[in-house]
Amino acid sequence: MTQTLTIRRPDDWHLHLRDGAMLEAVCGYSSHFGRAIIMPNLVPPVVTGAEAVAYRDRITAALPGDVTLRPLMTLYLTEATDAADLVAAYRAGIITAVKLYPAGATTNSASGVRDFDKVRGVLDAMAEAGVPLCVHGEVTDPAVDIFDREAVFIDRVLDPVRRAHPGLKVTMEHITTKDGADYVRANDNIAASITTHHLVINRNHILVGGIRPHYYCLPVAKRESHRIALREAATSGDPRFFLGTDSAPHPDTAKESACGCAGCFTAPNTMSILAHVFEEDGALDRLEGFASLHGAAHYGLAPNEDSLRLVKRDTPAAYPAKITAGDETVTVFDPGFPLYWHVEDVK
Ligand SMILES: NC(=O)N[C@@H](CC(=O)O)C(=O)O
Ligand SMILES: [Zn+2]
Ligand SMILES: [Zn+2]
Repeated sequence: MTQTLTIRRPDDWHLHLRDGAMLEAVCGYSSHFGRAIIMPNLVPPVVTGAEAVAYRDRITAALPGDVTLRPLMTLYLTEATDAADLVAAYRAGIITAVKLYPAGATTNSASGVRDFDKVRGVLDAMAEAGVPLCVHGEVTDPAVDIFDREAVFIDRVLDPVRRAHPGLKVTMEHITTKDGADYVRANDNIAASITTHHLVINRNHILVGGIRPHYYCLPVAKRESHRIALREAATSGDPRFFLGTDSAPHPDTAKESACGCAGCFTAPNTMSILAHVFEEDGALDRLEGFASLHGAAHYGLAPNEDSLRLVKRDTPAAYPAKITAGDETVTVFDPGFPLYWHVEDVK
């Protein structure tokens, strides 16, 4: 028995496409999305409007001819960011948002912000011009346990920054805790993206029966009660929660290492996993809101005009276990269950 679900074409509000051979290898796997907010944490990072234009052009050139994905660019906020350049890039339609990485919090965040007082002027200019701020919400204080870093960030950084700049529109990226979901529900001018993998794994998946580097990402998956809180938020129909896959490809050699880096590569099977998750929670009718409507509304954009069809079949959907990128391989996220929902593009 097949079952069909047709939704407005979804968007990915948090995606890493990288550059060079990795960009070439991965960008086609996001073809089912209409738009994607592209993260700027390249080495060196995308800091100026001109760099965003150049990166956008490299992405457009790398996309296979039949892929219509529209990259929405971001700038990487540093303590030296030029507010005038940033606002001009936003007004010119070059960028959709600005990304705040606390220095040292995650992959390629070394150029991020250490002293939040140094970016007050830029945040004021962003609030004034209506430029959305996307936040990687973790403190880097070595005294704070890694599983507490998101909750502590809310109290120590996010809430004070929002109070100092009440007009600033904020996306709390890839929330991993009930604390994050509750904070978003309790406040205005803030929404949260939720990844596919954080709806599926908890911290046991990373650590029980051996260390599984392909489940390691940042913020790190938390205990089961938090995963359930994220599932509730994502499937609730609340427009403050939307999809940002945080699909973050890394070469297997960098993941399967004595110091494995953070990131899960979910682009190839994200929509199949999400359909499975929403069906499991009796919320298939809310998948469209989460994946296709809420994020666009938060960013002040219209939903996509066209659709995506998901078909549940008796046989699992096929996806590669690994893909090749230049001389390297990249492991695709394994949800740990077969995926009966097939993505059938209706272009
Ligand atoms: N999420 C991750 O674990 N990694 C991301 C960075 C990020 O989004 O924090 C990456 O760039 O690899
Ligand atoms: Zn992040
Ligand atoms: Zn990310």
